[in-house]
Amino acid sequence: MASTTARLDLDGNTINPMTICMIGAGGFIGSHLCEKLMQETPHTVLAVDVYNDKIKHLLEPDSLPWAGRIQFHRLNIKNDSRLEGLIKCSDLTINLAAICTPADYNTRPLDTIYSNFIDALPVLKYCSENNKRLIHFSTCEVYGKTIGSYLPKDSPLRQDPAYYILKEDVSPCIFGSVEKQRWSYACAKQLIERLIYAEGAENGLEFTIVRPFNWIGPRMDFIPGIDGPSEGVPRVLACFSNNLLRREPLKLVDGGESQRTFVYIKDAIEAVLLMIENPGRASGHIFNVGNPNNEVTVRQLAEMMTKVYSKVSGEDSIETPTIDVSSKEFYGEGYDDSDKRIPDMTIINKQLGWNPKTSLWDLLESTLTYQHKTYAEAIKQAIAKPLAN
Ligand SMILES: NC(=O)c1ccc[n+]([C@@H]2O[C@H](COP(=O)([O-])OP(=O)(O)OC[C@H]3O[C@@H](n4cnc5c(N)ncnc54)[C@H](O)[C@@H]3O)[C@@H](O)[C@H]2O)c1
Ligand SMILES: O=C(O)[C@H]1O[C@H](OP(=O)(O)OP(=O)(O)OC[C@H]2O[C@@H](n3ccc(=O)[nH]c3=O)[C@H](O)[C@@H]2O)[C@H](O)[C@@H](O)[C@@H]1O
Repeated sequence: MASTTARLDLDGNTINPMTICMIGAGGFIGSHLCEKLMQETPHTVLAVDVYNDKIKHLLEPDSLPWAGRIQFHRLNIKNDSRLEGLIKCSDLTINLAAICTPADYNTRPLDTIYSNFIDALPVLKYCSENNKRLIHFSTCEVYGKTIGSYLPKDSPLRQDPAYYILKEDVSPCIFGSVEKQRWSYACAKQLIERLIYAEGAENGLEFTIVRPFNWIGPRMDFIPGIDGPSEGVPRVLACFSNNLLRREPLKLVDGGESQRTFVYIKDAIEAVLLMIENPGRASGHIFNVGNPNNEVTVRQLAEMMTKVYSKVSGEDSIETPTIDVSSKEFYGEGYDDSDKRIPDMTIINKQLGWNPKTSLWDLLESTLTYQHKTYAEAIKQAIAKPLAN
Protein backbone atom coordinates (compact mmCIF):
# COMPACT_ATOMS: atom_id res chain seq x y z
CA MET A 1 0.00 0.00 0.00
CA ALA A 2 1.18 3.55 -0.71
CA SER A 3 2.06 5.11 2.62
CA THR A 4 0.19 8.24 3.74
CA THR A 5 3.35 9.80 5.26
CA ALA A 6 5.36 12.04 2.94
CA ARG A 7 8.05 10.28 0.92
CA LEU A 8 11.51 11.77 1.19
CA ASP A 9 14.28 11.66 -1.39
CA LEU A 10 17.90 10.78 -0.60
CA ASP A 11 18.58 14.39 0.39
CA GLY A 12 15.63 14.56 2.80
CA ASN A 13 13.33 16.60 0.52
CA THR A 14 9.63 15.77 0.15
CA ILE A 15 8.82 13.89 -3.06
CA ASN A 16 5.74 15.30 -4.78
CA PRO A 17 3.41 12.87 -6.56
CA MET A 18 4.20 12.78 -10.26
CA THR A 19 2.64 11.51 -13.47
CA ILE A 20 4.79 9.03 -15.36
CA CYS A 21 4.31 8.07 -19.00
CA MET A 22 5.67 4.52 -19.08
CA ILE A 23 6.15 3.17 -22.60
CA GLY A 24 6.49 -0.63 -22.71
CA ALA A 25 4.71 -0.84 -19.33
CA GLY A 26 3.13 -4.18 -20.28
CA GLY A 27 6.45 -6.03 -20.50
CA PHE A 28 8.58 -7.84 -17.93
CA ILE A 29 10.34 -4.82 -16.39
CA GLY A 30 7.34 -2.52 -16.90
CA SER A 31 5.00 -4.86 -15.02
CA HIS A 32 7.31 -4.94 -11.97
CA LEU A 33 7.84 -1.19 -12.08
CA CYS A 34 4.08 -0.52 -12.29
CA GLU A 35 3.52 -2.89 -9.36
CA LYS A 36 6.14 -1.08 -7.25
CA LEU A 37 4.78 2.37 -8.13
CA MET A 38 1.21 1.35 -7.30
CA GLN A 39 2.00 -0.50 -4.07
CA GLU A 40 4.56 1.85 -2.56
CA THR A 41 4.25 5.36 -4.02
CA PRO A 42 1.55 7.96 -4.72
CA HIS A 43 2.62 8.43 -8.37
CA THR A 44 0.29 8.08 -11.36
CA VAL A 45 1.21 5.89 -14.34
CA LEU A 46 0.04 6.29 -17.92
CA ALA A 47 0.90 2.78 -19.05
CA VAL A 48 1.54 2.57 -22.80
CA ASP A 49 1.92 -0.77 -24.60
CA VAL A 50 0.35 -2.95 -27.26
CA TYR A 51 -0.26 -5.68 -24.63
CA ASN A 52 -1.47 -5.56 -21.03
CA ASP A 53 -1.63 -9.21 -19.93
CA LYS A 54 1.27 -8.79 -17.46
CA ILE A 55 -0.35 -5.77 -15.75
CA LYS A 56 -3.99 -6.94 -15.84
CA HIS A 57 -3.81 -7.62 -12.07
CA LEU A 58 -3.07 -3.92 -11.54
CA LEU A 59 -5.81 -2.62 -13.87
CA GLU A 60 -8.78 -4.65 -12.64
CA PRO A 61 -11.05 -4.65 -10.66
CA ASP A 62 -11.95 -0.99 -10.09
CA SER A 63 -11.88 -1.60 -6.33
CA LEU A 64 -8.06 -1.92 -6.20
CA PRO A 65 -6.55 0.59 -3.75
CA TRP A 66 -4.66 2.35 -6.57
CA ALA A 67 -7.61 2.52 -9.00
CA GLY A 68 -7.41 5.85 -10.82
CA ARG A 69 -3.62 6.04 -10.50
CA ILE A 70 -2.91 3.70 -13.41
CA GLN A 71 -4.42 4.03 -16.88
CA PHE A 72 -3.67 1.70 -19.75
CA HIS A 73 -3.26 3.20 -23.24
CA ARG A 74 -3.10 0.53 -25.93
CA LEU A 75 -0.98 2.09 -28.62
CA ASN A 76 1.92 1.30 -30.90
CA ILE A 77 4.50 4.06 -30.63
CA LYS A 78 5.51 3.48 -34.26
CA ASN A 79 2.45 5.24 -35.57
CA ASP A 80 0.19 6.83 -32.99
CA SER A 81 -0.32 10.57 -32.69
CA ARG A 82 -1.60 10.22 -29.12
CA LEU A 83 1.95 9.65 -27.86
CA GLU A 84 2.94 13.32 -27.80
CA GLY A 85 -0.13 14.25 -25.72
CA LEU A 86 0.66 11.56 -23.15
CA ILE A 87 4.28 12.74 -22.85
CA LYS A 88 3.14 16.39 -22.62
CA CYS A 89 0.82 15.73 -19.69
CA SER A 90 3.44 13.70 -17.75
CA ASP A 91 6.31 14.89 -15.55
CA LEU A 92 8.54 12.01 -16.60
CA THR A 93 8.70 9.55 -19.49
CA ILE A 94 10.22 6.09 -19.08
CA ASN A 95 10.91 4.27 -22.35
CA LEU A 96 11.10 0.49 -22.09
CA ALA A 97 9.66 -0.41 -25.50
CA ALA A 98 11.96 -2.63 -27.55
CA ILE A 99 12.54 -5.91 -29.31
CA CYS A 100 15.05 -7.41 -26.86
CA THR A 101 15.27 -11.18 -27.39
CA PRO A 102 18.58 -12.31 -28.95
CA ALA A 103 16.83 -14.83 -31.23
CA ASP A 104 15.42 -11.81 -33.11
CA TYR A 105 18.65 -9.83 -33.54
CA ASN A 106 20.13 -11.93 -36.36
CA THR A 107 16.85 -13.23 -37.82
CA ARG A 108 14.84 -9.94 -37.78
CA PRO A 109 17.61 -7.31 -37.84
CA LEU A 110 15.44 -4.68 -39.54
CA ASP A 111 12.65 -4.94 -36.95
CA THR A 112 15.31 -4.95 -34.23
CA ILE A 113 17.01 -1.78 -35.47
CA TYR A 114 13.71 0.00 -36.10
CA SER A 115 12.37 -0.93 -32.69
CA ASN A 116 15.47 0.05 -30.74
CA PHE A 117 16.46 3.16 -32.69
CA ILE A 118 13.89 4.58 -35.14
CA ASP A 119 10.85 4.02 -32.90
CA ALA A 120 12.58 5.70 -29.96
CA LEU A 121 13.19 8.90 -31.97
CA PRO A 122 9.74 10.48 -31.50
CA VAL A 123 9.89 9.75 -27.75
CA LEU A 124 13.18 11.61 -27.54
CA LYS A 125 11.92 14.44 -29.73
CA TYR A 126 8.74 14.99 -27.69
CA CYS A 127 10.67 14.94 -24.41
CA SER A 128 13.24 17.38 -25.70
CA GLU A 129 10.74 19.79 -27.30
CA ASN A 130 8.46 19.80 -24.27
CA ASN A 131 11.26 19.96 -21.66
CA LYS A 132 10.24 16.63 -20.13
CA ARG A 133 12.53 14.33 -18.23
CA LEU A 134 13.38 10.98 -19.88
CA ILE A 135 14.59 7.70 -18.36
CA HIS A 136 15.61 5.53 -21.30
CA PHE A 137 16.30 1.80 -21.07
CA SER A 138 19.43 0.81 -22.94
CA THR A 139 21.36 -2.43 -22.27
CA CYS A 140 24.64 -3.87 -21.02
CA GLU A 141 24.96 -5.26 -24.56
CA VAL A 142 26.27 -1.84 -25.64
CA TYR A 143 29.62 -2.95 -24.14
CA GLY A 144 29.64 -5.93 -26.53
CA LYS A 145 32.68 -8.10 -25.88
CA THR A 146 35.37 -7.49 -23.26
CA ILE A 147 38.86 -6.26 -24.18
CA GLY A 148 40.15 -9.40 -22.45
CA SER A 149 38.35 -11.64 -24.96
CA TYR A 150 40.81 -10.48 -27.63
CA LEU A 151 43.88 -11.45 -25.58
CA PRO A 152 45.54 -14.86 -26.09
CA LYS A 153 43.74 -17.57 -24.08
CA ASP A 154 46.75 -18.01 -21.75
CA SER A 155 47.42 -14.30 -21.19
CA PRO A 156 47.62 -13.45 -17.45
CA LEU A 157 46.01 -10.09 -18.29
CA ARG A 158 42.70 -11.94 -18.74
CA GLN A 159 42.60 -12.15 -14.94
CA ASP A 160 43.06 -8.38 -14.58
CA PRO A 161 39.71 -6.63 -13.92
CA ALA A 162 40.86 -3.70 -16.09
CA TYR A 163 40.36 -6.05 -19.06
CA TYR A 164 36.85 -7.19 -18.27
CA ILE A 165 34.96 -4.98 -15.76
CA LEU A 166 32.44 -2.85 -17.64
CA LYS A 167 32.50 0.80 -16.60
CA GLU A 168 30.02 3.37 -17.92
CA ASP A 169 32.48 6.24 -18.49
CA VAL A 170 35.55 4.23 -19.49
CA SER A 171 34.85 0.93 -21.28
CA PRO A 172 34.70 0.86 -25.08
CA CYS A 173 31.81 -0.68 -27.04
CA ILE A 174 33.23 -3.69 -28.91
CA PHE A 175 30.96 -5.37 -31.45
CA GLY A 176 31.63 -8.04 -34.08
CA SER A 177 31.56 -7.43 -37.83
CA VAL A 178 28.39 -6.24 -39.61
CA GLU A 179 27.82 -9.80 -40.89
CA LYS A 180 27.39 -10.81 -37.24
CA GLN A 181 23.87 -9.43 -37.06
CA ARG A 182 23.64 -10.29 -33.36
CA TRP A 183 25.01 -6.81 -32.80
CA SER A 184 22.13 -5.04 -34.60
CA TYR A 185 20.40 -4.57 -31.21
CA ALA A 186 23.49 -3.35 -29.33
CA CYS A 187 24.43 -0.98 -32.13
CA ALA A 188 20.90 0.53 -32.31
CA LYS A 189 20.88 0.93 -28.52
CA GLN A 190 24.31 2.56 -28.62
CA LEU A 191 23.22 5.08 -31.24
CA ILE A 192 20.06 6.06 -29.34
CA GLU A 193 22.21 6.47 -26.20
CA ARG A 194 24.53 8.79 -28.11
CA LEU A 195 21.58 10.80 -29.44
CA ILE A 196 20.05 11.17 -25.97
CA TYR A 197 23.42 12.20 -24.58
CA ALA A 198 23.80 14.77 -27.37
CA GLU A 199 20.28 16.15 -26.70
CA GLY A 200 21.38 16.60 -23.10
CA ALA A 201 24.63 18.30 -24.06
CA GLU A 202 23.28 20.59 -26.81
CA ASN A 203 19.65 21.18 -25.87
CA GLY A 204 19.59 20.59 -22.11
CA LEU A 205 17.43 17.42 -22.15
CA GLU A 206 17.13 16.03 -18.63
CA PHE A 207 17.87 12.32 -19.10
CA THR A 208 18.98 9.14 -17.38
CA ILE A 209 20.15 6.07 -19.29
CA VAL A 210 19.80 2.63 -17.68
CA ARG A 211 22.00 -0.28 -18.72
CA PRO A 212 20.40 -3.43 -17.24
CA PHE A 213 22.64 -6.47 -16.78
CA ASN A 214 20.47 -9.60 -17.16
CA TRP A 215 17.54 -8.76 -14.86
CA ILE A 216 15.51 -11.91 -14.24
CA GLY A 217 12.41 -12.96 -12.33
CA PRO A 218 8.72 -13.87 -12.67
CA ARG A 219 6.86 -12.78 -15.83
CA MET A 220 10.01 -12.72 -17.96
CA ASP A 221 9.19 -13.41 -21.62
CA PHE A 222 6.97 -16.43 -22.29
CA ILE A 223 6.84 -20.21 -22.20
CA PRO A 224 6.75 -21.47 -25.81
CA GLY A 225 3.45 -23.14 -26.68
CA ILE A 226 1.77 -21.94 -23.47
CA ASP A 227 1.70 -18.12 -23.48
CA GLY A 228 3.88 -17.56 -26.54
CA PRO A 229 4.54 -19.13 -29.95
CA SER A 230 5.66 -22.81 -29.85
CA GLU A 231 8.60 -22.03 -32.12
CA GLY A 232 9.54 -18.81 -30.28
CA VAL A 233 12.91 -18.55 -28.51
CA PRO A 234 12.76 -16.39 -25.37
CA ARG A 235 15.74 -15.34 -23.20
CA VAL A 236 17.71 -17.93 -21.28
CA LEU A 237 15.63 -17.92 -18.07
CA ALA A 238 12.45 -18.80 -19.97
CA CYS A 239 14.26 -21.26 -22.30
CA PHE A 240 15.66 -23.20 -19.35
CA SER A 241 12.37 -22.96 -17.39
CA ASN A 242 10.53 -24.38 -20.40
CA ASN A 243 13.02 -27.29 -20.65
CA LEU A 244 12.70 -28.03 -16.92
CA LEU A 245 8.90 -27.89 -16.98
CA ARG A 246 8.82 -30.28 -19.95
CA ARG A 247 11.51 -32.56 -18.49
CA GLU A 248 13.77 -31.98 -21.50
CA PRO A 249 17.55 -31.40 -21.44
CA LEU A 250 18.61 -27.75 -21.19
CA LYS A 251 20.37 -26.64 -24.39
CA LEU A 252 23.84 -25.17 -23.91
CA VAL A 253 24.70 -22.90 -26.82
CA ASP A 254 28.33 -23.34 -27.94
CA GLY A 255 29.18 -25.24 -24.76
CA GLY A 256 27.56 -22.77 -22.32
CA GLU A 257 30.90 -21.06 -21.72
CA SER A 258 29.68 -17.45 -21.85
CA GLN A 259 29.45 -15.72 -18.51
CA ARG A 260 26.66 -13.54 -17.17
CA THR A 261 25.81 -11.78 -13.92
CA PHE A 262 22.11 -12.11 -13.03
CA VAL A 263 20.23 -9.65 -10.83
CA TYR A 264 16.82 -10.18 -9.26
CA ILE A 265 14.15 -7.99 -10.86
CA LYS A 266 12.94 -6.79 -7.45
CA ASP A 267 16.42 -5.52 -6.51
CA ALA A 268 16.80 -3.80 -9.88
CA ILE A 269 13.40 -2.09 -9.60
CA GLU A 270 14.58 -0.48 -6.33
CA ALA A 271 17.36 1.16 -8.36
CA VAL A 272 14.87 2.48 -10.93
CA LEU A 273 12.65 3.92 -8.19
CA LEU A 274 15.67 5.77 -6.77
CA MET A 275 16.30 7.25 -10.23
CA ILE A 276 12.64 8.29 -10.56
CA GLU A 277 12.53 9.99 -7.17
CA ASN A 278 16.01 11.55 -7.16
CA PRO A 279 16.25 13.46 -10.43
CA GLY A 280 19.01 15.72 -9.13
CA ARG A 281 21.22 12.70 -8.55
CA ALA A 282 20.14 10.64 -11.56
CA SER A 283 19.95 13.17 -14.38
CA GLY A 284 22.79 13.30 -16.89
CA HIS A 285 24.01 9.85 -15.83
CA ILE A 286 24.30 6.44 -17.43
CA PHE A 287 23.87 3.68 -14.83
CA ASN A 288 24.92 0.04 -14.89
CA VAL A 289 22.28 -1.91 -12.95
CA GLY A 290 23.38 -5.46 -12.18
CA ASN A 291 24.75 -7.79 -9.53
CA PRO A 292 28.52 -8.31 -9.88
CA ASN A 293 28.39 -11.01 -7.17
CA ASN A 294 26.09 -13.30 -9.16
CA GLU A 295 28.44 -14.35 -11.96
CA VAL A 296 28.12 -17.81 -13.56
CA THR A 297 28.79 -19.47 -16.87
CA VAL A 298 25.62 -20.47 -18.73
CA ARG A 299 26.54 -24.10 -17.95
CA GLN A 300 26.66 -23.30 -14.22
CA LEU A 301 23.33 -21.49 -14.53
CA ALA A 302 21.82 -24.61 -16.12
CA GLU A 303 23.18 -26.81 -13.33
CA MET A 304 21.91 -24.48 -10.61
CA MET A 305 18.46 -24.12 -12.20
CA THR A 306 18.22 -27.92 -12.46
CA LYS A 307 18.95 -28.31 -8.73
CA VAL A 308 16.63 -25.48 -7.69
CA TYR A 309 13.80 -26.78 -9.88
CA SER A 310 14.13 -30.23 -8.34
CA LYS A 311 13.78 -28.65 -4.92
CA VAL A 312 10.73 -26.51 -5.73
CA SER A 313 8.89 -29.13 -7.84
CA GLY A 314 9.79 -32.15 -5.71
CA GLU A 315 10.73 -34.02 -8.94
CA ASP A 316 14.11 -35.70 -9.55
CA SER A 317 16.08 -34.25 -12.45
CA ILE A 318 16.25 -36.22 -15.71
CA GLU A 319 19.20 -38.50 -16.52
CA THR A 320 20.80 -36.15 -19.09
CA PRO A 321 20.08 -32.65 -17.75
CA THR A 322 21.95 -30.71 -20.48
CA ILE A 323 22.91 -31.10 -24.13
CA ASP A 324 25.27 -29.06 -26.28
CA VAL A 325 23.97 -27.27 -29.34
CA SER A 326 25.77 -25.01 -31.81
CA SER A 327 24.75 -21.35 -31.99
CA LYS A 328 24.09 -21.77 -35.72
CA GLU A 329 21.62 -24.55 -35.01
CA PHE A 330 19.98 -22.68 -32.10
CA TYR A 331 19.92 -19.07 -33.33
CA GLY A 332 20.84 -19.35 -37.03
CA GLU A 333 23.46 -17.53 -39.12
CA GLY A 334 24.95 -14.30 -37.78
CA TYR A 335 24.78 -15.07 -34.05
CA ASP A 336 27.66 -13.97 -31.85
CA ASP A 337 27.92 -13.55 -28.07
CA SER A 338 29.14 -11.37 -25.21
CA ASP A 339 31.82 -13.35 -23.40
CA LYS A 340 31.54 -11.85 -19.92
CA ARG A 341 29.48 -9.10 -18.27
CA ILE A 342 30.46 -7.77 -14.87
CA PRO A 343 29.10 -4.30 -14.09
CA ASP A 344 31.21 -1.70 -12.33
CA MET A 345 29.02 -0.29 -9.56
CA THR A 346 30.93 2.88 -8.65
CA ILE A 347 28.59 5.41 -10.28
CA ILE A 348 25.28 3.98 -9.06
CA ASN A 349 26.76 3.54 -5.58
CA LYS A 350 27.98 7.11 -5.45
CA GLN A 351 24.88 8.76 -6.93
CA LEU A 352 22.09 6.61 -5.49
CA GLY A 353 23.68 4.42 -2.79
CA TRP A 354 22.11 1.35 -4.44
CA ASN A 355 23.35 -2.21 -4.05
CA PRO A 356 21.72 -5.49 -5.10
CA LYS A 357 20.85 -7.89 -2.27
CA THR A 358 19.60 -11.23 -3.61
CA SER A 359 21.90 -14.19 -4.26
CA LEU A 360 21.55 -16.19 -7.46
CA TRP A 361 20.28 -19.25 -5.59
CA ASP A 362 17.59 -17.23 -3.78
CA LEU A 363 16.40 -15.41 -6.88
CA LEU A 364 16.21 -18.67 -8.82
CA GLU A 365 14.28 -20.29 -5.98
CA SER A 366 11.59 -17.61 -5.93
CA THR A 367 11.47 -17.36 -9.74
CA LEU A 368 11.26 -21.11 -10.36
CA THR A 369 8.62 -21.46 -7.65
CA TYR A 370 6.59 -18.93 -9.65
CA GLN A 371 7.29 -20.75 -12.95
CA HIS A 372 6.24 -24.09 -11.45
CA LYS A 373 3.01 -22.70 -9.92
CA THR A 374 2.12 -20.76 -13.07
CA TYR A 375 2.96 -23.27 -15.79
CA ALA A 376 3.38 -26.86 -14.56
CA GLU A 377 -0.29 -27.79 -14.92
CA ALA A 378 -0.68 -26.13 -18.34
CA ILE A 379 2.41 -27.95 -19.62
CA LYS A 380 1.12 -31.28 -18.33
CA GLN A 381 -2.13 -30.73 -20.21
CA ALA A 382 -0.33 -29.61 -23.38
CA ILE A 383 1.86 -32.72 -23.30
CA ALA A 384 -1.10 -35.02 -22.61
CA LYS A 385 -3.26 -33.58 -25.43
CA PRO A 386 -1.60 -35.16 -28.49
CA LEU A 387 -1.66 -38.55 -26.73
CA ALA A 388 -5.37 -38.23 -26.01
CA ASN A 389 -6.13 -37.49 -29.70
N1 LIG B 1 15.21 -7.69 -18.97
C1 LIG B 1 16.49 -7.37 -19.02
O1 LIG B 1 17.31 -7.93 -18.30
C2 LIG B 1 16.97 -6.27 -19.91
C3 LIG B 1 18.34 -6.19 -20.09
C4 LIG B 1 18.87 -5.19 -20.87
C5 LIG B 1 18.03 -4.27 -21.43
N2 LIG B 1 16.70 -4.33 -21.24
C6 LIG B 1 15.88 -3.29 -21.87
O2 LIG B 1 14.82 -2.94 -21.00
C7 LIG B 1 13.63 -2.69 -21.75
C8 LIG B 1 12.48 -3.56 -21.24
O3 LIG B 1 12.86 -4.91 -21.30
P1 LIG B 1 11.89 -6.11 -20.87
O4 LIG B 1 12.78 -7.21 -20.44
O5 LIG B 1 10.84 -5.61 -19.98
O6 LIG B 1 11.29 -6.49 -22.29
P2 LIG B 1 9.78 -6.89 -22.71
O7 LIG B 1 9.84 -7.39 -24.09
O8 LIG B 1 9.20 -7.77 -21.67
O9 LIG B 1 9.03 -5.50 -22.66
C9 LIG B 1 9.03 -4.57 -23.70
C10 LIG B 1 7.60 -4.08 -23.88
O10 LIG B 1 7.59 -3.05 -24.89
C11 LIG B 1 6.42 -3.21 -25.67
N3 LIG B 1 6.63 -2.60 -26.98
C12 LIG B 1 7.57 -2.95 -27.89
N4 LIG B 1 7.43 -2.20 -29.00
C13 LIG B 1 6.37 -1.38 -28.79
C14 LIG B 1 5.73 -0.39 -29.57
N5 LIG B 1 6.14 -0.12 -30.81
N6 LIG B 1 4.68 0.28 -29.05
C15 LIG B 1 4.23 -0.02 -27.80
N7 LIG B 1 4.81 -0.95 -27.01
C16 LIG B 1 5.86 -1.62 -27.50
C17 LIG B 1 6.24 -4.72 -25.76
O11 LIG B 1 4.89 -5.05 -26.10
C18 LIG B 1 6.65 -5.17 -24.37
O12 LIG B 1 5.53 -5.28 -23.52
C19 LIG B 1 14.00 -2.90 -23.21
O13 LIG B 1 14.33 -1.66 -23.77
C20 LIG B 1 15.24 -3.77 -23.15
O14 LIG B 1 16.06 -3.58 -24.27
C21 LIG B 1 16.15 -5.34 -20.52
O1 LIG C 1 19.53 -9.28 -20.32
C1 LIG C 1 20.38 -8.45 -20.68
O2 LIG C 1 21.07 -7.82 -19.90
C2 LIG C 1 20.56 -8.18 -22.16
O3 LIG C 1 21.11 -9.34 -22.70
C3 LIG C 1 20.32 -10.29 -23.33
O4 LIG C 1 21.26 -11.05 -24.05
P1 LIG C 1 21.81 -12.41 -23.51
O5 LIG C 1 22.24 -12.34 -22.10
O6 LIG C 1 22.83 -12.90 -24.47
O7 LIG C 1 20.50 -13.29 -23.70
P2 LIG C 1 19.94 -14.60 -23.03
O8 LIG C 1 18.89 -15.13 -23.93
O9 LIG C 1 19.55 -14.33 -21.65
O10 LIG C 1 21.18 -15.62 -23.12
C4 LIG C 1 22.22 -15.69 -22.19
C5 LIG C 1 23.21 -16.75 -22.64
O11 LIG C 1 22.59 -18.03 -22.58
C6 LIG C 1 22.77 -18.74 -23.82
N1 LIG C 1 21.58 -19.62 -23.99
C7 LIG C 1 20.34 -19.08 -24.15
C8 LIG C 1 19.24 -19.91 -24.27
C9 LIG C 1 19.40 -21.32 -24.20
O12 LIG C 1 18.43 -22.13 -24.28
N2 LIG C 1 20.65 -21.81 -24.04
C10 LIG C 1 21.75 -21.01 -23.93
O13 LIG C 1 22.89 -21.52 -23.79
C11 LIG C 1 22.96 -17.65 -24.85
O14 LIG C 1 23.67 -18.15 -25.96
C12 LIG C 1 23.75 -16.62 -24.06
O15 LIG C 1 25.11 -16.98 -24.04
C13 LIG C 1 19.34 -9.65 -24.31
O16 LIG C 1 20.04 -9.11 -25.41
C14 LIG C 1 18.57 -8.53 -23.71
O17 LIG C 1 17.40 -8.95 -23.08
C15 LIG C 1 19.30 -7.65 -22.78
O18 LIG C 1 19.56 -6.42 -23.41
